Amino acid sequence: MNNNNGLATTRQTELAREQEYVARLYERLDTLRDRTQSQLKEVLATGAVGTMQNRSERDTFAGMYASRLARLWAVERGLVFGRLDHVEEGRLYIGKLGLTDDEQERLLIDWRAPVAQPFYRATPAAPMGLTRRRHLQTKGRVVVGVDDDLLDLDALSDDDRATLNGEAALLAALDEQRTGRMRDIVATIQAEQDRVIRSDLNGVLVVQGGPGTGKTVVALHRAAYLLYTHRERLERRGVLVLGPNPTFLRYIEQVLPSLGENDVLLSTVGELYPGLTATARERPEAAAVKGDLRMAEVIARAVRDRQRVPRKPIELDLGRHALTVDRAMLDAARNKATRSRRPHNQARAVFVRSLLNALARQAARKLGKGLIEEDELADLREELRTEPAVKSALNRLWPYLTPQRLLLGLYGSPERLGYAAAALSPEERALLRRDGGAPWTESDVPLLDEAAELLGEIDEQVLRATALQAEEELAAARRAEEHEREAELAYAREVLELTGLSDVMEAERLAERQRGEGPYLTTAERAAADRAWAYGHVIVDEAQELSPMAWRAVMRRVPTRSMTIVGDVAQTGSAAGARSWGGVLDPYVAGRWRQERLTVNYRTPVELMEVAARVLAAIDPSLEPPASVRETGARPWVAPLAELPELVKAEAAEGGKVAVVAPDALLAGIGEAVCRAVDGAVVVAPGSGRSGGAVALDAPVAVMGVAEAKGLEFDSVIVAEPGRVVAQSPRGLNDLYVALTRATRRLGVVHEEPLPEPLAGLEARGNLPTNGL
Ligand SMILES: Nc1ncnc2c1ncn2[C@@H]1O[C@H](COP(=O)(O)OP(=O)(O)OP(=O)(O)O)[C@@H](O)[C@H]1O
Repeated sequence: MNNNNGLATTRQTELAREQEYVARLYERLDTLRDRTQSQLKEVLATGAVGTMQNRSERDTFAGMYASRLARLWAVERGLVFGRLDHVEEGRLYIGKLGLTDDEQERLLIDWRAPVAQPFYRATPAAPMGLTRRRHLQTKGRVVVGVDDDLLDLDALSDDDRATLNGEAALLAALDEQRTGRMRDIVATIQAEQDRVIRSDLNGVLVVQGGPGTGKTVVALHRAAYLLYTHRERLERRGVLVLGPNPTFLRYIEQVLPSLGENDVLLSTVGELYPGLTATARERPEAAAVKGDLRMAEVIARAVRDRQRVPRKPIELDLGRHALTVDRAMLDAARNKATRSRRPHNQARAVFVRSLLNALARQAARKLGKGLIEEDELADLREELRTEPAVKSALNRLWPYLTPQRLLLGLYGSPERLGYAAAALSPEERALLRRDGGAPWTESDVPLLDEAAELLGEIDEQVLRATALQAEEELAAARRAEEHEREAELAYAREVLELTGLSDVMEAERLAERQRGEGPYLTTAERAAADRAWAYGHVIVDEAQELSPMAWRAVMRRVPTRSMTIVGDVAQTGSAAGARSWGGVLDPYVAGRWRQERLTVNYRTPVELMEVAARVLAAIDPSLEPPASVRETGARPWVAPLAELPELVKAEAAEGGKVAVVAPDALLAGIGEAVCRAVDGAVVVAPGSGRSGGAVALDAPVAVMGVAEAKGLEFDSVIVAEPGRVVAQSPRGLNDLYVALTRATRRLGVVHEEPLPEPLAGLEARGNLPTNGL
């Protein structure tokens, strides 16, 4: 008893001591914020006067101060979370960023700095120069907990030995109720994760790990680490994070800003092509064809198809006389253009010039002139160029093409498909057919990107002049812009309020910057608008979902092949997705990629993972499920589908976030039933975009398909009609595995149709103690 009292007193003393230090750190943070804010105000107060150079310098400084300020505000929560007692370096406090006092004395070490590494890696067997590692838990600016890991027992007193160890900090973090948004894990990164985070920038790193092993969160911390360690290189070239769907991007979007990194571009493959957002869902069979590598040749042939020489000569009626475009002239012009090795739209100039020269010579002959001088030929050529009959023939023979128009023309015409996709079977060709009004899908984006490579840019002026359709596209884009301007303004206001910048920067200006027009364009914004941007590093999450064609589009954006690829081949849902990492990467970096494995599941409790493991064994008996770190005592249950609304209500009453994962065909019906029963429930329709995703993440209950649930997690998950989930696609068992591993606490299954074999042993909900909750 006495001993316990003694420990409590030690603990109180320690808490008070730490509180004193932590208060000092926050005081320093406040000072730096005030200072930076004044600097920013001062720079902005100079107004938009002076030379262009003055103005651009002012803008650069303003941008720098604004992002520094945003960084200082971002670290408010959990500013400091650790302390190292180092034999040589003394006491070092570890936090979200580095702080020094005015004498350059270090007060706080950035978690990414090399000296902070022992915080994540030291063990009693290899203490890395530490006697003790201390975890600090804070609420706001108050220290509420202190847990120690004793690394060199001999060097520590009895009191020290009696304090909690580091597992407590991790387990406390894992047990927190989910908020609908992913949080940073700087305070509790585990050693195997730290190895991934701090792995070298160069080359391709694959992180393979089962569900819940922290692949996503680790990849995001790696982005923050790389930006800190290679700031100059990566800030200039930018970092791209690719995720599986817009809801997922919403889910993870706060992690990097909370680590003080605001300049990373988050995107899906469907958003990779500037100017369009493709969210429509493709049928699995069509996605498999569009993702197949043979499509590269199909697109190349589709372009060549537009350069084909007609069999019969073309007669041009020019009023005064007629000219004939014959096959020999066309072959010569086409060969010249092809030999120029320029993309289609740029090669057009070579084709046109060659053809016009030939026509000019023919015209000269017809006018009775024999050999003509070069300047006379040039005059004739220019005259012909403006003739409507000539113009229209040129447009048919070698049209300017946008990737959109090329693809629409291809999908819409059996003849064009017959030529370009000759290597595909008639059934496969039929899957590519699509009418002009249908929306673009995510599988179209890599094909548009491929086409853009082969076609090259078109001068905007030419676009407007030559195509009525282009005019219409522009008009539609303008209307969309008006719409977006409103949304951006609202978003900008929110950001300014959050960052405390609202009094020094107007929302309109920030919105302009978001849109990419103003002088403060960040690297991520410039990169997003530029299809040909080469990133400094690319992180691909849920990478198993990418098709071979999508990989081509991704690889184009990282010529240096500095990449982190995270995923799980056992969770592949897409029909065009990966079966092995070698299959994906060998075409690009054969023998030059490295792999790390994550083996511990931080999300799914043991009881739930047992069920998921049975599904995994059915996918492939040789696959190992990750080991769960928690037990909750809540066993998964099964119940009739008809009870779903009541069950969802009961789950929602437990608190936290609830998801119902349903087969696509039943989504609407099940969604309606759930929404009727539970206030605030929402359905995440495929293609609902980022704002739809945000609504779903904030709702207490969300109903969605497996593709939307990918990468997300919820306190409680109910999987509806798992048999249908399995049957709805060739990788149905993988989809079921994904659905079953989304829960952090509770899992249920509802059905009417027969259950898939691996779920046969589930206990009925009513039979479970305390209803399984
Ligand atoms: N070291 C850690 N400390 C605290 N929480 C952690 C840690 N590692 C992972 N987690 C948590 O575990 C959960 C799962 O992480 P994450 O979503 O990154 O896993 P994943 O491997 O990407 O899963 P999946 O493949 O199923 O999408 C998240 O809530 C994450 O915050």
